[in-house]
Amino acid sequence: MTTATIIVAAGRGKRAGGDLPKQWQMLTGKPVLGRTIDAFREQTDVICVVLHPDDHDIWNTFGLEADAVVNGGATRDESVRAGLMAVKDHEPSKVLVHDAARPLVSKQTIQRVLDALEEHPGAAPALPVTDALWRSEGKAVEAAVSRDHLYRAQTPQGFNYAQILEAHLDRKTPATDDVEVARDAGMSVQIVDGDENNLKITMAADFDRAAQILGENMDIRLGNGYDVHRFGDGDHVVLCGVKIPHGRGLQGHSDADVSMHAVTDAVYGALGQGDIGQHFPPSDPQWKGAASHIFLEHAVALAAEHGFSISNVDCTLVCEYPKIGPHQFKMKAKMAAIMGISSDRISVKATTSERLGFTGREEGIASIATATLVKT
Ligand SMILES: Nc1ccn([C@@H]2O[C@H](COP(=O)(O)OP(=O)(O)OP(=O)(O)O)[C@@H](O)[C@H]2O)c(=O)n1
Ligand SMILES: C[C@](O)(CO)[C@H](O)COP(=O)(O)O
Repeated sequence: MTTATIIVAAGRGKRAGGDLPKQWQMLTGKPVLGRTIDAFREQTDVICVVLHPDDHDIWNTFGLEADAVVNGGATRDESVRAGLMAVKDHEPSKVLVHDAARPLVSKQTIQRVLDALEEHPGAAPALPVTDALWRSEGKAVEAAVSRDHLYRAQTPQGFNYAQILEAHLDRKTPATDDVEVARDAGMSVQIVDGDENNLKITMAADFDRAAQILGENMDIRLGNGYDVHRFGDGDHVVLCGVKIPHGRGLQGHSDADVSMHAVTDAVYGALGQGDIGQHFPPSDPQWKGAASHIFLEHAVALAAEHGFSISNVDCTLVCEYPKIGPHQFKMKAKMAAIMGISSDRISVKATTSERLGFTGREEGIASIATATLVKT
């Protein structure tokens, strides 16, 4: 008995706004769609994600995974139909249809729908309307409307697969959701308890609400890192992975990328997992001259292993020269690529020490960094 889940993610999220459609925007360190997919992993056999044709690059960039990925259509109905067709070869007996825009769906809500499907051809979560309802064409209240027997519909909406496929293929007019399609085709649909937290991200403010809900269970870790490398002979330095021509080089066992080392130690620090020296001992010849991205990649992978994603990194270089400003953009991009986060979550800045101390005397470069890690 195979259960398939179709996650419709082909909308443009116009009401939510932002640089990217809402399903690609970050919600406490993870893209909305990634959270939605993860919510179904344990309770379904097949996950099919329905994407806008323009979104395959961003899907690949985030490295999200599903059993099937298919293009959607201009309306939600069309997208659902594409998903239903795409899972046909898996021969599911039940199918759940879920909005990508509802990333906070709980295991309990999913289970209530699945349990009801044992007895009914259709089942969906909903919440009774509790506020008073009014009708108005403008600002003046024209009539009170009874809230009796009214529900706010949510997803996942679950169905007998063969029946909802037929209902969707026969449908000639638009529908608000799949329950409407099912009902109009004569299928009975059982209401199960919805969940206030299973909100649909629709407007920009819904991101804050969703983040707040996630925040109730959030584990936030802060780490700091500090590193110093002395100048020696050479014609360049490597800072945040960027090679910068300079009259002298930084000395060290590895490539002496002092700022990447500080960031790496900040990540280890947030995890309570020691420092670079512990994971990559300087006494070990295999790390001689090593490119420092190896260390940072290790720290980021360790964070993922512990269930944390990197929320942001702030790194300061202390030096008179080289001047960092002209390279900041490239440095942020390089660090972002290594850490798998967007560059607006990374800050690289610099200060002189007013000619004071070892950095002021241009004997070396120091760097401090802070990293925030989040587990939800
Ligand atoms: N052609 C469409 C339209 C919507 N959806 C999906 O249906 C869900 C619910 O739709 P809605 O919240 O209305 O999303 P958008 O259509 O993206 O939002 P907007 O109307 O603000 O543009 C979303 O996960 C959305 O990606 C879809 O797959 N294909
Ligand atoms: C399916 C749905 O989520 C049920 O609440 C909703 O109808 C889809 O989104 P829209 O905002 O109504 O377009």
